[in-house]
Amino acid sequence: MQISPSILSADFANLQHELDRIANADWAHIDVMDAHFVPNLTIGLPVVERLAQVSPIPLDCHLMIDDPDRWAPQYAEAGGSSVTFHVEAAKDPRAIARDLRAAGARAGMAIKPNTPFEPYEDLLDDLDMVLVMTVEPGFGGQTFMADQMPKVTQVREAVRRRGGEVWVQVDGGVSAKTIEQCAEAGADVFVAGSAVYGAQDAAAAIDELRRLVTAHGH
Ligand SMILES: O=C(CO)[C@@H](O)[C@H](O)COP(=O)(O)O
Repeated sequence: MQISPSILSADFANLQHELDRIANADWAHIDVMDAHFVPNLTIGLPVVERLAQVSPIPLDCHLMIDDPDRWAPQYAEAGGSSVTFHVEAAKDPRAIARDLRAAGARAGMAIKPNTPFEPYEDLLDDLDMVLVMTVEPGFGGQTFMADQMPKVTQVREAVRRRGGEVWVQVDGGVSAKTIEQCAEAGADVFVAGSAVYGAQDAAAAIDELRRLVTAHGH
């Protein structure tokens, strides 16, 4: 299991310091938003490139942007060790996934709460991770959507059937209250923004999330 704190809840004036606060996490989840695919605007390539140089842990870039066919491989080249695009915005998701791997990144595909997984199951062969959104993408601090748990299980079962090594990530409203049900449903990578950065001690919050999952044998 892996923890990936979302910097959307971090202090954007002190990002290097904010990355150092989560050095005991597995990944730093970088929310890239373009004010088109989602109604919010965050950071782009030049900032990601610099964060990759100073981060103590690898970057897990979540692209909430239009035209990932054009942009996603550039986030891999900028230093994203994992790059996740939204299938709703993609023209050719398989080509994006292959381009990401060719650029040296893990290839992730995200699905919004109202997007079904079945039509995309065949893409698993070219993917390293599926991100099941547990809020509508765009903002931190939203309420966890427990009704997405069957989709998490559906993805996990499809991965098992195919015998692959694809990770299943959840993002949105993940906290000490909700992380166990995510693990129970089959998630193994947990994004948490406000639950980590909203805590006085971010490293302790990460340890607690990890403990909750491992204590239950996941
Ligand atoms: O991608 C997103 C929101 O679009 C997430 O990464 C959030 O930033 C998670 O924040 P919390 O719900 O954990 O506060």
